[in-house]
Amino acid sequence: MQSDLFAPSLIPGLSYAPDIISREEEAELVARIGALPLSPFRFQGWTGKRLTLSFGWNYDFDNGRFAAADPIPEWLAPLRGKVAAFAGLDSADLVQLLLTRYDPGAGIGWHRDRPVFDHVVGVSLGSEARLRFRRRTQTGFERFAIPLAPRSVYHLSGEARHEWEHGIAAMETRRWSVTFRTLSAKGRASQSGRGQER
Ligand SMILES: O=C(O)CCC(=O)C(=O)O
Ligand SMILES: [Fe+2]
Repeated sequence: MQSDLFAPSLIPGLSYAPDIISREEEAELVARIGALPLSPFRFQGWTGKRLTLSFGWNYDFDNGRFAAADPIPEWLAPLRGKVAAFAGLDSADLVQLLLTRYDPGAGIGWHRDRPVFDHVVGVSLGSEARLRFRRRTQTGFERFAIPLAPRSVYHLSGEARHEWEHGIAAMETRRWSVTFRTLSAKGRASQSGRGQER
C-alpha cells in the first residue's frame, strides 16, 4: 500500500503542497516584505532572533494583548486567495497575517499557536526549513518532522493544530514565512469585546 510510505509523516489536520507560487512571485513577495518594518519578536521581556510583523490582528506576546492591526496589504490578496483554496477555507476568513523573517541561527521553539486563532496556513519563502511536531505520550514524546520547501504551503487544523506542538529548527540561510490564520470562537468573542485577550 503506497499510502503507508507516507503515513509516518502525516497526521490528521496537516496538509502540505509544494509550489503554491512561482519563483517570480516568491521574489516579489520577498522584495515587498523587505520594504516593511519587521521588528524582533518580543516575548515577556525577551527578544527573539526572528523578525515579525502582523496585519489584521495582532497577538502581542509581550503583554498578552490581542487587538486589531493594520489591514492585510492589497498585494497579498492573490496569495491569500491561493492559500484559502488550498486549505478549503473562505479567503475572507483568513483575517490575520503574520510575516516572519528568520536570519541564520533563528528558528521558533515548541509551541501551539494562540487559542484566539484557529486554522493556520503558512507559505515558505527563500530557504527550506524543517517543521517539527511533537506530542506528549505516557513515556515521553512522539515526534516527526516534514521539510518545508521554499514556495510550499502547509495547513494546520484539527489534531495537528490542537494536539501537537510544532517548531522550526534554526536555519543556516535566511527564510521568510507568510502565515495566514482564521480566528477561533474565542478570538471572535474578544474581537467584539475589549480587544484584549490573555
Ligand atoms: O515559520 C513558519 O512557517 C511557522 C511559524 C509558526 O509556527 C508561528 O509563527 O506560529
Ligand atoms: Fe506556530
